[in-house]
Amino acid sequence: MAQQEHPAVTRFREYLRINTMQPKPDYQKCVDFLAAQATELGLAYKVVESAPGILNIFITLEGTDPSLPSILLNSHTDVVPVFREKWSCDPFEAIKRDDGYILARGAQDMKCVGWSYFEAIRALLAKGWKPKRTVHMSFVADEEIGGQLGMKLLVNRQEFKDLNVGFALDEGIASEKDTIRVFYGERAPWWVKVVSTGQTGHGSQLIIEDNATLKLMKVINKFMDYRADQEYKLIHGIDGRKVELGDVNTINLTMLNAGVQFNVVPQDAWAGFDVRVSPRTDINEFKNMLIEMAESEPGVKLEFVTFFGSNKLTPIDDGNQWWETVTKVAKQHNISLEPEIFPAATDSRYLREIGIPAFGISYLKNVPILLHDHDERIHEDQFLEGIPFYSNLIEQLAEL
Ligand SMILES: CSCC[C@H](NC=O)C(=O)O
Ligand SMILES: [Zn+2]
Ligand SMILES: [Zn+2]
Repeated sequence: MAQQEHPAVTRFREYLRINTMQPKPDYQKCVDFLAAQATELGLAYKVVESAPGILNIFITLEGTDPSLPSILLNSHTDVVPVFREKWSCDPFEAIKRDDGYILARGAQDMKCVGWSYFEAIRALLAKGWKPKRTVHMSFVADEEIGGQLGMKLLVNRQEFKDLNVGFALDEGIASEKDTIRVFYGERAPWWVKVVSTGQTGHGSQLIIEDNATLKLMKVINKFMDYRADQEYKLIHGIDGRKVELGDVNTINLTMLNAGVQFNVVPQDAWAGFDVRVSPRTDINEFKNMLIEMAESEPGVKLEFVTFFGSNKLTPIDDGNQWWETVTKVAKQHNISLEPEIFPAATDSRYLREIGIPAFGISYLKNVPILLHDHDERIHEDQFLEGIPFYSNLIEQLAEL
């Protein structure tokens, strides 16, 4: 006879079945589900609409000393689109294969984390636990497209200020090794457009002086030289020290546009870049360097489509109580931690920007990294293994 499924896994799969895929996430269904689950646990909640139709929910377990800054367990509810034909199953059915893997969009990024918080709180409540600090779970919208209508607005809302957050947990990335990665900072994400204008004319002519595409290509080449230099550092290390992606800056050419007809020299040309700036780099110096590289060409302008001007790190030295607690709990669970800088962007950057210390941890080890990938999955045993880790962590963080 087939073994009965653990009820935590059943609930997790229910959460995975809610289609919160960008660009049309069903936020209503999502917050209704979370509100019902909160009510079942006797927890108070507040739904906050950060922008029209952008629904977020805060779920609260009040501490015995509510005057202390609280612990925030943050997760985002939206997920990225899928290439349906590349999946072996419906990404919103959350099927469980015979080998125990649950396949769904959001299985790793990051409904597993949000749901682990929920099950951890459930387990703590079941043993009659009352935290000293208030613990909030925030399930927020819009992260996958930059959080401009989600966390960016939320942190300025009175409802958020009322949470009085002192420390936050958020998402990490899976590890292919037997380690849990802890992200204590991230690179500032910029989307940059370089726009070049010049002289138009007949495509048969050699317009040399003021040629929009030629000038754009010069800028692209300068950017690519910088990119190559960073790539070298990533491969060979800096001053004999091994570095990770989060320690270097990256520039990727992600968009290119010019031209109206084959025999017309374009008057305008532009290129779009995804730029990530490491906290190891002075953000203003880097910004000026990019502008200088682009705008030293006449008629070329650099525009920021998105700009984030801060990449604060959460301290991980001895004496930092949050870090000490994370390391202590990891030891108790025989887990080795790898502190790192997040190569991409999460909502944690909005928290760190306003001075809230935050760590990004997803309890996913010895697994392929499948965020944003086809057949995203997590093994049910691994999901279950994470719950006592999170409950122990939450319990000890809330006692500080
Ligand atoms: C400019 S904000 C972009 C946020 C996005 N976050 C997840 O993938 C990222 O590309 O890192
Ligand atoms: Zn995510
Ligand atoms: Zn993501």
